[in-house]
Amino acid sequence: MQIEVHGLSKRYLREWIFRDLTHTFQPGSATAILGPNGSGKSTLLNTLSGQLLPSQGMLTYSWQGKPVAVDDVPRLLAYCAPYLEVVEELTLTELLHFHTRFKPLRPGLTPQKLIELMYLENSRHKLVRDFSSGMKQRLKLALALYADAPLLLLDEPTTNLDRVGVAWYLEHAHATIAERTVLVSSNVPEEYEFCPNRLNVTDFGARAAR
Ligand SMILES: Nc1ncnc2c1ncn2[C@@H]1O[C@H](COP(=O)(O)OP(=O)(O)OP(=O)(O)O)[C@@H](O)[C@H]1O
Repeated sequence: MQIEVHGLSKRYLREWIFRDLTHTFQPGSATAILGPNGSGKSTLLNTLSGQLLPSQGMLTYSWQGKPVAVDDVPRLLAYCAPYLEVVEELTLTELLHFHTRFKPLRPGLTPQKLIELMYLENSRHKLVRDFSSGMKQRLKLALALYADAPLLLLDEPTTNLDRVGVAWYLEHAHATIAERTVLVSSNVPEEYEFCPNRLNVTDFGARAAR
């Protein structure tokens, strides 16, 4: 998906979080959104994906050469973030069947195969609420990485992952990013090492200009 951004600005009450971002996110590109805590990375991701209204500026989406209305972006979006939860009252198998009804997996991939890719075979009948924090993060990442969606947003993707989990994330990120528009919000270099493009929020952050 292509996202064209012109003069994008966001403020909460009287506080400008970022101002005047003009940029084009191309299909097949991976971009790291960088900046210290509180600089506006998550706010930018949520604004770019149409989930937050910008205070100023314009966003234009297109996919496969056709314009996409902002209301249709969620259908084309896969998003993993600490503030987005999965339904925890279901077992892993139940959750995958439920979730993939409205967010299908890549062609040819089944919930059973996804469980194997996550190495969670022994937990297929366990309630998600009883997963460890690292298991939950692996599940949330897998649902985003393996969704059939051209726009992939990852906010702090290695949250709660141990060394093995980080290696798993990098392997599966490499396997799934081709041809997608990928944005990774992060402060941890290893989690965005595969992103050739870098955008530092403080370069257009309102606070940096004060
Ligand atoms: N709903 C809101 N209302 C008011 N201010 C908000 C709201 N959401 C975020 N902010 C403010 O916007 C600023 C940027 O927050 P944001 O979460 O985007 O930063 P971040 O770079 O993602 O931070 P972190 O690295 O800590 O996750 C912060 O000052 C935060 O308090």
